[in-house]
Amino acid sequence: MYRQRIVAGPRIIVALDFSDAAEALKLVALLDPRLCRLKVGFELFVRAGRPLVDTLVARGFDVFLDLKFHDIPNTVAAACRAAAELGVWMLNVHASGGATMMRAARDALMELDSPPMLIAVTVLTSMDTSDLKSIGIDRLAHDQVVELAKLTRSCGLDGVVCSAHEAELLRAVIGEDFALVTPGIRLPASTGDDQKRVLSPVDAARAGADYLVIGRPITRAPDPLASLHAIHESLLEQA
Ligand SMILES: O=C(O)c1cc(=O)[nH]c(=O)n1[C@@H]1O[C@H](COP(=O)(O)O)[C@@H](O)[C@H]1O
Repeated sequence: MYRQRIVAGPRIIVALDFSDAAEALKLVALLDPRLCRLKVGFELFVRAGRPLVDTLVARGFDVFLDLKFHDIPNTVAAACRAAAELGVWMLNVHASGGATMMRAARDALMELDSPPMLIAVTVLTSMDTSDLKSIGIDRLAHDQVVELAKLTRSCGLDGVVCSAHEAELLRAVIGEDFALVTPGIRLPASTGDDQKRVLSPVDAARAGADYLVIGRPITRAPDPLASLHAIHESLLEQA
């Protein structure tokens, strides 16, 4: 695919990690598609599925369907095709599923008239080098991220999910036409929760992240819209 980096439009992707559609839609009613895109992950999709995605798309939001597919190539390709039918803007797979799996996913989407962006998760932002060691990967987390990002690019995907800590290094190694999508974003005053490789929104953008996936710092803030606006403004000032 190798689309050009799409940085037009909002760079903030709000992670709708809610347990049901009503709760998610309560927050969405406050949001504006000109200010943010939305991410629907496992819990919400399992509970609310297609009707919710249809509603979000109908309200004009770009939806990142974050189901992190990781299975045999044929299964992943079919799942990507099915997900694309929902009219979502972005889909993801795990890069550790390997080259054959990623190419199968890409090929399935390339048959479509207007395919969603396809990106791959490198090393989860909740993991660090010691977590990698515990699953038999004896390498620094950022080296593993670079390796998987190079593999992802060579398979023709549009970008990767990584920590903003790796964004600068990845930009240097991978070049410009490759989207870097970074979760693990935390405001200077907030806690990391279960995230280990975190960075502030402005630092992430400075490091070269294209899209910032932000959940709890917005969704669990006392005033989510104010938090979104503050982050949005800080990114504009930095640009
Ligand atoms: O693929 C993702 O979106 C993802 C990858 C990753 O490495 N780390 C990560 O946190 N995420 C997602 O990004 C969101 C982060 O949420 P907060 O930690 O609440 O900001 C969650 O929905 C995660 O599922």
